[in-house]
Amino acid sequence: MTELTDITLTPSTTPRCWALIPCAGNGSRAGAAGPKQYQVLAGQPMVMHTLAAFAEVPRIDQTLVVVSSDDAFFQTPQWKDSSFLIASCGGSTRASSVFNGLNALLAEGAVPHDWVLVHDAARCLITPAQINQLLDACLSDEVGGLLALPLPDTLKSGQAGRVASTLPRVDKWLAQTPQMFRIGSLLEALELAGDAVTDESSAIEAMGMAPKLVPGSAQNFKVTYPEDFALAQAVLLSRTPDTQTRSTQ
Ligand SMILES: Nc1ccn([C@@H]2O[C@H](COP(=O)(O)OP(=O)(O)OP(=O)(O)O)[C@@H](O)[C@H]2O)c(=O)n1
Ligand SMILES: C[C@](O)(CO)[C@H](O)COP(=O)(O)O
Repeated sequence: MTELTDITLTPSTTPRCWALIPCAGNGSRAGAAGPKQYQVLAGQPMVMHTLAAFAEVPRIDQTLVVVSSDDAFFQTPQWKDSSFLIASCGGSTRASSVFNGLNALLAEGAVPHDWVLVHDAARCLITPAQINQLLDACLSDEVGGLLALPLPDTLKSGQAGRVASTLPRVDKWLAQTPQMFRIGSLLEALELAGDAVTDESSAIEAMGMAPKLVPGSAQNFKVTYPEDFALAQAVLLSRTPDTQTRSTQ
């Protein structure tokens, strides 16, 4: 007969942590010649900086990158890399790319109880230290959570180019990624929420749950508009190998 202690100590019951990188967008607002995630910044395509940060976090068991079906970037000899998985199942929206990627993770051996950290390829300034902060805050949480930034500016609502009102900002946060949830819960939430949600947390919230807000960094911005490339590159160049090493400690 199996003792209760045998069950709780069985290593196979420990949830694994996967990273899922949606990388199937067009970057239409960025105005670049091709998808923004492949623009070279500080000597590397943007997504390679993103992947390097996750590779430095030992608690991440495996990383899966979701690309469009016609995307050959990771098949070229220069960028082929067996240290992460590629799934050519990108959808027409970010939510569908994530949903398809979650199913690809299950096909790779993930189980619904495992954690997944969903992170935009276009947030190439994420650091191992920030990923570790999210893991530390959420691994023992019932729901999971996300990196987010308390709103730093005064908040206005506008109408026809003029201020309609000034809104209270005391409880307002800017949602970032990674966003960390159980794979099974997130799949169910996205299936119910559909394509309209712009982040994973929205889908989980629609299920009646309250994800944890984990304070992030202003440097973890999403490259969205043309001027963001220069800013992201400047930050990357300011991180010497020495500061990179210290940020993981
Ligand atoms: N159908 C989509 C749309 C977006 N993404 C990914 O989701 C992240 C955040 O999306 P966003 O910044 O909106 O990227 P794009 O959709 O590429 O940009 P835009 O909205 O300006 O076209 C990016 O890493 C992007 O590659 C995705 O995997 N699949
Ligand atoms: C997930 C996200 O990065 C949170 O801020 C963001 O919502 C994705 O950007 P999109 O432009 O809405 O796809």
